[in-house]
Amino acid sequence: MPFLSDTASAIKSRFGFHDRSVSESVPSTPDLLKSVSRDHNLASTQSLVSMSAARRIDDWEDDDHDGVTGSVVSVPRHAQSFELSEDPSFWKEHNVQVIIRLRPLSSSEISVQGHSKCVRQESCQTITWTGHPESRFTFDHVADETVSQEKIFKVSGLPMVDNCMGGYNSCMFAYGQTGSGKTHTMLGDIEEGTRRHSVNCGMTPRVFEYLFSRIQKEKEVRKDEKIKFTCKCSFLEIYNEQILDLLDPSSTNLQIREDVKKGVYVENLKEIEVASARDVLQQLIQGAANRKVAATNMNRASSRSHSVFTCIIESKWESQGVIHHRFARLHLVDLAGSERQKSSGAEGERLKEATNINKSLSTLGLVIMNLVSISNGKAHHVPYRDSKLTFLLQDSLGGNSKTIIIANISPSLCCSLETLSTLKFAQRAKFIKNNAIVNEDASGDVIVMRLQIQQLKKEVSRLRGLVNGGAENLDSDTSSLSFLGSPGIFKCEGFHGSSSPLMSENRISQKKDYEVALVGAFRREKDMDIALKALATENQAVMQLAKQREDEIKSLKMILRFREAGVKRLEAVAAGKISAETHLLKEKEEHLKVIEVLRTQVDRNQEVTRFATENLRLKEEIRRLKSFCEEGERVMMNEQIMVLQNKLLEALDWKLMHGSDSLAVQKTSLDMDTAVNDDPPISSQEPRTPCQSSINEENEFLRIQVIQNQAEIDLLHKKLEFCFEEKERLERHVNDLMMKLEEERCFRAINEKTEQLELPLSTDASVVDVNDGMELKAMVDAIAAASQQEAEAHEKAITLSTENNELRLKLETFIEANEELQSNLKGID
Ligand SMILES: Nc1ncnc2c1ncn2[C@@H]1O[C@H](COP(=O)(O)OP(=O)(O)OP(=O)(O)O)[C@@H](O)[C@H]1O
Repeated sequence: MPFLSDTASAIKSRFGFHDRSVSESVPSTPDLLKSVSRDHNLASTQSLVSMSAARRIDDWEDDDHDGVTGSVVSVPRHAQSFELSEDPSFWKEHNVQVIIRLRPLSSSEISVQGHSKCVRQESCQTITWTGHPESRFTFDHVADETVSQEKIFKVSGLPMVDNCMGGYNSCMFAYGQTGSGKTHTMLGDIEEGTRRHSVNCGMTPRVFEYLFSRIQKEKEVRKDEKIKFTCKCSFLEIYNEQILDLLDPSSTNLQIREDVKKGVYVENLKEIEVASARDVLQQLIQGAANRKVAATNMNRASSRSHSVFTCIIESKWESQGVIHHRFARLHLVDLAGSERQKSSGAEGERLKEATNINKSLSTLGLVIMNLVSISNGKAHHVPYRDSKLTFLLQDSLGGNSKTIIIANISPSLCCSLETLSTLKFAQRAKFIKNNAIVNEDASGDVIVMRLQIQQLKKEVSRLRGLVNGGAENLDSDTSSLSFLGSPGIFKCEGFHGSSSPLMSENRISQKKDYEVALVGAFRREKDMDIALKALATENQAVMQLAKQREDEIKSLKMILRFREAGVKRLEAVAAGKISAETHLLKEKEEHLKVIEVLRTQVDRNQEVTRFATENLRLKEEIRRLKSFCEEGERVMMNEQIMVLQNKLLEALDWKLMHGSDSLAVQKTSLDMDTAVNDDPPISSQEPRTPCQSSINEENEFLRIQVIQNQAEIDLLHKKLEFCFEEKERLERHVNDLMMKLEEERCFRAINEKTEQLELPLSTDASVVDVNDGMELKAMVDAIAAASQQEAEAHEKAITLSTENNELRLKLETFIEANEELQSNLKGID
């Protein structure tokens, strides 16, 4: 049952293909080659409708251009077929693969244009567009029309499934203009129910056939790990920027959501669990039927919508007690035709349709262009959200995915420009850089972790030996190292054999792998050790507590027993069975025992107190350490500040020294300049050289210094004046005091003389004596105070004059420095 919509069939017949079997309509390459000579005559007589100039038969023979600008014709005279080679190591280092697939010419194209093509394949990776100017393109693979569906699958589909099984998200796009072979590549002919593929069976059925065969094998090989797989499929179509569920056509206009856990997903999209390739085919056919129904209702063709078939593959297994969970998302995308939609004349639905197709494909182109810019180090916003297609597939474009782009092209001359545009698109896509990672989780319990630690320890010592010992430690060419908790198995290639640069590169990258693994293993081991120690301490504490509780219960039981015995004894005493003395003796005995028990409890309480004290001591220790740390930091910072200050001073000194040097140098060079040529000096408007600007800076610095010095000198002047004034004031004061003292002395001498004369005459001599004595005492005191003041004033005057001298000296130094600086400045100006 061919998987083609009616409209698509119409397009195919327009291009001269028959739906049933392409092998019938398109001759195989040998046939094609054989028919070339036959068609030459035909071609020579036919005018090429879409071309500006017709070619003569000689042109076919020469495989030349006919000289007419813009015409693109080539003849596969020595048509060569290039074998596609599978490269299993490709995906180890790459996350994006671009393949060009060339479809054969259709019979109608041949009948109109003969075997002329717009492209020429150069190798299995290179293709040349033979238009004007000729353009050469290189891709990961170029598949010509002879490459079978199976080969294409082996080159791209098979490793893609392997990647999915390894936990990598994968995506395959088919891009190209309508009728270029996208659906043929992605689906081809699917026949439900048959076990074997037909020759034209496309990628999707082959992918799922292989996927389920791999799942089966894994299940068999990893029986012990109880591996389980779950596969869920969904199928959607994006038409007019609306998402339609092809497995449930009642759900239209579905919305794309983003979630931290799920990533990007379509809300309410039906997901069906599938267990075999046949289940998948059923879903594909049902989806295709729904597409067909919708197409008739909405009057559209497959080339106007994008279809996305998604399968989520989840696996769970247990290894050494750890549960592993791995998942991968596989997208198979058949894009709408990339040809420019002719909106001219289109209106209503058609216009909307054309705009939306253009929108999603142009956004796709823009996304790719921006991703290329990003990979070139130019930061750009990637407009994923500008179209449903790019939003949904954002992981596949520059994200966590391994992506294959199959760019389908038509060799027909009438499709020349579209082919060139597809080649350019594919060329850009080659530069996309994805970042695919294995989607895997692992979880387990403590005992298992403990086991893991032991094993990791062994692994670590083995790896240590490997890294240190190198090749000698390896006894076989290839050995596998499995790291628990790590996604897979590290394959270690042997160190024997030839040592090509590639080998040494591999070795380096292997060594890096080991180092990374070792670091990881060490880290995990350390974490586990810490966790284990914490658990052990906790365990010990809990056990101790339990024992304590047990002891407490025991002693309480004992006390209870004593109480009961005491009660019984008292009853016996009351009944007269035993004497009160006996009871009291017994009671005393029991009391002693209880005291003993309580003492142990108190002792235990003492233990608690000891713990509390210990706790306090530790707290104090922490506080001390903290403050020590903080203080230490402060000391360190102070030291740093001092160092910086010293450095600053050194720098300033250096600047001052070199400032004068550079000024001298500049002056000399300026003198020399004026001596050699009488050019006017450089004006301030002229651009300054770095040297000049540094001299100017120095100048400015010196000018500021001069200003500062001047200010300091002024201050010192003022201080000096003040000192002079003070000195004068004090001198005046001293003179006054001296005068007073002199007066006092005179007065005293006069008084003494008068006393000697008047003493015998006075009758109230005793009264006069007393008064005079008091006055004299007061005068002596005043004289003593005056001399004291005089001495102080002298001292102050001496200090001030010393200070004055010092200031004068300082001032002189400053004046000298100032004069020197000013003369320097004048020299610069
Ligand atoms: N490599 C090929 N070998 C043989 N036949 C091919 C090849 N590629 C395409 N064809 C044939 O070309 C015709 C058009 O191809 P197909 O329908 O896959 O184009 P398409 O790009 O999907 O177009 P549309 O975008 O309109 O859906 C089909 O009949 C298909 O069988």
